[in-house]
Amino acid sequence: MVYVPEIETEQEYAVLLDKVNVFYGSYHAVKDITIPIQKGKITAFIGPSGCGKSTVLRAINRMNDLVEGARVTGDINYHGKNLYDEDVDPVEVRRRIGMVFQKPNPFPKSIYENVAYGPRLLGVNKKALLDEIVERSLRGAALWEEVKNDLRKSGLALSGGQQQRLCIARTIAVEPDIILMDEPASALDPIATQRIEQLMREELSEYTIIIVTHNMQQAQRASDYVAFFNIRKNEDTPGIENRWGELAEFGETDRVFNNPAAEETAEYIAGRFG
Ligand SMILES: Nc1ncnc2c1ncn2[C@@H]1O[C@H](COP(=O)(O)OP(=O)(O)OP(=O)(O)O)[C@@H](O)[C@H]1O
Repeated sequence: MVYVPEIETEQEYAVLLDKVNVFYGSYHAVKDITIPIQKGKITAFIGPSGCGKSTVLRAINRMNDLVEGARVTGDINYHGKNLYDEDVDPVEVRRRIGMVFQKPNPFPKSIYENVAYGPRLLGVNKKALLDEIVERSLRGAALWEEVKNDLRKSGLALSGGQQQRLCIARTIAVEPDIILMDEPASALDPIATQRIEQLMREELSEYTIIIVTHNMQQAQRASDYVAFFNIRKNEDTPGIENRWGELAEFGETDRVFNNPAAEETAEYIAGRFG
């Protein structure tokens, strides 16, 4: 059974995925994904390895454009516009829909320059304004107090958890309205993980966040909505191309975890596969 969320056209979504398909060359990796991403809320993408969570996440800010042979069909509606329309600038899409990766990836530059980099590219040159943006972004990423006296230190000299918060500061410095996070805490220890989850709930509470996670406790603690993806197989055709990802269930986190509509969701969250 595939769960198809009901879409109320009156409601304003941060982004509305409507029958989204992603191909890598001839391989149809994910099929007909429909998810209404709620504004100002945290949505977790969960599901077994290879079901297409990262593929769909990357489709939302056109990161798949950078993957050779990748192609997206369907509608990813953002402010009334399909992000894949010809007149949409992918660079502008990535400014408005920022991304934080699994492995913290600060630039080999100072803490200050890591955060100032994006605003500078957008033409902000005045030092006073850059200083203000750097401070605001570092505060927004719950890092300011730890680094305010060391802004000239290399971003690479920070701990893994601090580096990830620096990457979050870098993302919010260009004022996106959606933040995509691809397993942002999977390389971090439990305390650093807890800080990221707390940050999502507190400093970043105004943002729409989509997080890919393998950690069921994290999805349950940190998200408002859950999209559970699963792998479908066509047993008649041999080879990798007979497997693809589909959305199995979407809904409020408490409801999905406590009263899943699909048997496969119940099995996955109980740890019976994946
Ligand atoms: N660049 C690529 N080229 C070809 N196939 C790809 C590429 N990236 C992903 N795939 C395939 O697309 C499918 C979905 O992969 P994806 O990484 O999105 O899944 P996932 O659910 O995020 O997995 P994981 O939890 O292991 O990160 C898989 O079959 C994968 O092998």
